[in-house]
Amino acid sequence: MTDSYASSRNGDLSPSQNGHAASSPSLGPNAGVSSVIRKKLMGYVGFANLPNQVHRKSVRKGFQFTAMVVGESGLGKSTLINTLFNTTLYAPKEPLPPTAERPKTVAIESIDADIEENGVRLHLTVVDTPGFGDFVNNDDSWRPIVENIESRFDSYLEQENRVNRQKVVDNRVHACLYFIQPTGHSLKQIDIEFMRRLHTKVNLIPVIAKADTLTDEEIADFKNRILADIAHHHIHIFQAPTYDNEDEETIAEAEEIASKIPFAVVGSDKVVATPDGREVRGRSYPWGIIEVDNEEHCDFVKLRQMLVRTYMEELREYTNDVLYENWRTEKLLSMGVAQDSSVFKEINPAERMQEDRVLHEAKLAKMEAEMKMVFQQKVQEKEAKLKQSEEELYARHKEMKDALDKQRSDLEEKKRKIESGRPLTPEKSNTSKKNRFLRA
Ligand SMILES: Nc1nc2c(ncn2[C@@H]2O[C@H](COP(=O)(O)OP(=O)(O)OP(=O)(O)O)[C@@H](O)[C@H]2O)c(=O)[nH]1
Repeated sequence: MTDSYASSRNGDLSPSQNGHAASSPSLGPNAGVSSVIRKKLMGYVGFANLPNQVHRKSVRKGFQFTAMVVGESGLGKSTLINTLFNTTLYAPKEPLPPTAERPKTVAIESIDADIEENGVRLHLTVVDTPGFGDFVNNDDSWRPIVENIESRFDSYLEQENRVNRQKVVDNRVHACLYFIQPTGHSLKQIDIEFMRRLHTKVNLIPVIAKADTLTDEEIADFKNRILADIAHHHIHIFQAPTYDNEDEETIAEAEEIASKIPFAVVGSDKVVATPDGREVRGRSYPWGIIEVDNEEHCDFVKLRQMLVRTYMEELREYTNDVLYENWRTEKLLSMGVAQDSSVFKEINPAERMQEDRVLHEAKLAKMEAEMKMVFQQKVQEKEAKLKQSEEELYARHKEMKDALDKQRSDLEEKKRKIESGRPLTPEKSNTSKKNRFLRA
């Protein structure tokens, strides 16, 4: 925290300290240049406590994580899960008697467990896939697994679409540990087919099972061949993400984890005593002890770091934001519901400016067109009014002219009659009688 924080911890932000000061008129030669305003806090606001709030809430609610394990039978899946979460999720198995009927398809089994470490609860679901790769024909071994992952997406989508979304249970698979047989050669067809079918639906984490059966050189060569196969088939495996603003230590840690993929692991939930008197989780051999938690011996620690300690939240986030979102879009499209992808599109500032400019120009053009339309409408109205009054004037003029014409023709008729000496109208003949009487 800065000195200013320490010196005025109980002080409130004064008006000139709350960010407005940066827009004062005396900004100097750079005034007008838009820049990010970086301000030092002059007092304690309280948002530094946000991580604690999240922590408290999360601890109260607990965490939920679903991991899937896939690999041929006997590759040490149950042992590794027990070792990873330091619990006996899977009890030791009795070998199947030779007469027992073998399952004919891949089964999907899940185990739930609530585990607690330092007061933090984790609700863990492990989805096991017994039978994978165990048949004469394993062409479709991936199919029930894809169907299971998709049905979990379906169930989440159905919950999202409910009116009451208060209690959405997230059963989606957040990570899939794919166990590769330690052949020392390269990936088998079944491995490639599985990863190709699954990599867009789940976070794939490939592990080389029972790495204690290979020498260090064999492991290094095997890893290179596996990575080459993965790249060749354009398979996307989960990578530890790094962010620009992270410190060097975190970036180095992410790089180290990434350098170990595919993790060469050894599993054991047994504690053995080392010759120097330590008690470790490991496997004891006539020539020595393989320690599970020793980074010199295997990549178990790095796998645990990726899956549990550092990137569990990233795995959940990637599942939700990318894998589920892509599946959901495809599903809705197949149902004829189109999604406005521009809402989710990330664009760079130059593209955004260009887009804003185009939108602004379109807005101006629309305004201009509207103004033109209103103007034309007004002119038309005025013209119609003028035409109407012109017609009225013309009609009045015609009326008056007709009246005058009639008056004139009447007068001319009178004049003609007077001049021709013809008796006038009866009224007028009375007058002439009167005149004659007066003359007499
Ligand atoms: N050498 C060696 N053996 C291991 C390792 N992990 C487990 N085993 C042994 O391999 C055998 C099978 O282990 P499981 O954990 O039951 O294997 P799984 O893959 O769960 O087997 P299924 O349930 O049949 O699919 C057991 O005897 C384990 O002790 C390992 O890292 N190295």
